[in-house]
Amino acid sequence: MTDEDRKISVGLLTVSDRCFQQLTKDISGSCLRELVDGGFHLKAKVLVEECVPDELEAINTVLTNWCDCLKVNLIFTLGGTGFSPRDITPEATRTVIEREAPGLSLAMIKMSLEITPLAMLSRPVCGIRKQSLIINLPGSPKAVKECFQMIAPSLQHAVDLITGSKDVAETHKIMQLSAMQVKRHHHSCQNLSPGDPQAVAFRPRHSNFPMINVTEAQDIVLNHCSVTAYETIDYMGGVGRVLASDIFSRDPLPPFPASMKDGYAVIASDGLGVRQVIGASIAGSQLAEVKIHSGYCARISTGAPLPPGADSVIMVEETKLISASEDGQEELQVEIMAEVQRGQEIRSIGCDIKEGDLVLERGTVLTPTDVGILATVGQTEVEVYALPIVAVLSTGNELQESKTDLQSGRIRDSNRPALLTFLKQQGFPTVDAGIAEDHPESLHQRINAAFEKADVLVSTGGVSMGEMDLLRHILVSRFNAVIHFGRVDMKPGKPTTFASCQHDGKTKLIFALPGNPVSAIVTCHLFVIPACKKMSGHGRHLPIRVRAELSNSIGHFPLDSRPEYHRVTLQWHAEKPIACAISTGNQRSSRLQSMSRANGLAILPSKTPEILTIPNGTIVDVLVIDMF
Ligand SMILES: Nc1nc2c(c(=O)[nH]1)N[C@H]1C(S)=C(S)[C@@H](COP(=O)(O)OP(=O)(O)OC[C@H]3O[C@@H](n4cnc5c(N)ncnc54)[C@H](O)[C@@H]3O)O[C@H]1N2
Ligand code: MOO
Ligand SMILES: [Mg+2]
Repeated sequence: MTDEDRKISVGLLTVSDRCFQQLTKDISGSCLRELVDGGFHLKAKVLVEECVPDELEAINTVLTNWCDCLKVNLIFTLGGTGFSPRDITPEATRTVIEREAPGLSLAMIKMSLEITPLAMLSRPVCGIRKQSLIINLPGSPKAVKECFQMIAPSLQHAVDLITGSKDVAETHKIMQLSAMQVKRHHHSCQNLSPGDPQAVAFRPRHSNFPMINVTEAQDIVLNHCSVTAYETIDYMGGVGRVLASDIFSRDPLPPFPASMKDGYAVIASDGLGVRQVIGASIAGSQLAEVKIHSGYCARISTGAPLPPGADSVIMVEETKLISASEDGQEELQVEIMAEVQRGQEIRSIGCDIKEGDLVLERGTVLTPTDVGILATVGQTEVEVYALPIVAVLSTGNELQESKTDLQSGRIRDSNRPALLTFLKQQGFPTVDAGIAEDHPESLHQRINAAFEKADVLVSTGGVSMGEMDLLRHILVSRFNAVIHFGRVDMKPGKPTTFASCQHDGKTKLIFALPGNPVSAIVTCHLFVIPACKKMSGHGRHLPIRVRAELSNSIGHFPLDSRPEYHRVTLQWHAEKPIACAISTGNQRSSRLQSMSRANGLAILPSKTPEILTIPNGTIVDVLVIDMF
């Protein structure tokens, strides 16, 4: 059985006359699908989706079919739970269920009442038919999200119990422990004593978040990123920015027929022999008045306009002086020593850039050369995609500012300086969000302040299994965030968490990275930078992959149970067709030196019972990173 098969099957039934008649879009349905797919507390996949009008018969038919024929584990109805005459979902649900589950309805109403008294007017019914659990959710996307997040932690266990796939006593124990953990986090983290039901002993002993692989995690991140705005900037600040509109040339280049060499402007058909020199065309000077007739020539410099009458240029090296003025200031006669082709050494008007040419396409990441092109065509202001503003927050009671002398039990915060400068180096505007203590109020206040100024929040620490790892809980409970993933199958970086929320009507993305310094930088490379690049209009987001030959001093690489992003220095040798990936040594996630000289992350497979190490010389994929 694959992980995919093991997932809970979910049915989403939207009950709405207006959606059914396609007078309005089913936003709640999409919102719930996203939550289910995001894996919040639930390994689930949406199996069926349907929309019916507010009709008892129609609702009954779909629910019965999903329970009895498709055997869907978990069915959510959306809408039709209010007081208006057409609201009939609870009544229809009652005709289908065999056993009512009022606890779920109560939990949703209780939580909703804390948000709005209008929750009194909601009548959700939840219950069980055969092996299916049916849950009535309200109709509005906001309420759907709130109710789902409230009950989601219990649903996996509920389905296990209904389907008999877990021992009942064991399941109850787990449910009780996770409920206590949620409750414990609602209180301040102080005054916990042994025997207290909110004490540390009752923390969960496994992570609720499904472990997803790096590619899946990157897909989820990139699917949540889009360009949001454009801005007009001065071209001199344009390097690294992505053009939001095409750039056309206003004039031809060169704007006049120009010489490509220093020499003489001549008439090709005059052939070899002596010419009278009758003036000069020097770059930057006004077009020469002189007209070149047969038997005459003019001195000309590279880039200067061709005088009228002449049709070619011959290099000074291919001529001989015949006579000059007495003071040597004027050449009077020269001899042409080589054959001249008509048009030779001349750039015709517009031969480099024609008037109206598309010189830079929308989507181009501007380089210094492109700034030169912009200058050439006189485009000194350009429309580019706006950059996301990224706030960087460190969390942890043990942290102190790097400038200060170490106090007992403390360490200096290295993540914030490293990530702030990394993001700046990559061209993104940053906000220093400081250090938050491992305390709900401190985290709330710092995160809130960061959201005021930034589009993206990058935090480090507080996302693993420790009793002080509160970050995800604060994001969900205080900011109504949706956690899209909370565990990634990678070393380093396992507890990497990605979430989003609405703040003052704007979407905020949150990367809650692990606290270990190397884990923070590696996951910044793999998730944060790609996201910021996509948000700023870049077409290519992920690090480039090359193949390289592994090498280290011990002759083999011990494999981990997770795929490892082993820090290496990539070297290219002229005699070898493939790059060499040299390990940076001990790969402990706290050892920043393993990252500081790395320009590549070699992707090592996870170990199997048969394969525990891979030898030097193995060729693997390496992600090219560039920190310096
Ligand atoms: N029981 C388990 N424990 C841990 C697991 C696990 O799966 N089960 N995962 C381990 C892994 S992997 C990682 S990575 C870390 C992640 O921990 P957190 O994200 O919760 O981070 P903290 O616990 O706050 O700190 C971890 C480590 O990093 C140091 N740190 C934190 N912030 C900074 C900073 N700004 N500058 C310098 N150093 C920092 C901190 O002092 C800790 O030593 O969890 C494992 N545990
Ligand atoms: O995944 Mo943690 O990031 O090994 O150190
Ligand atoms: Mg921790």
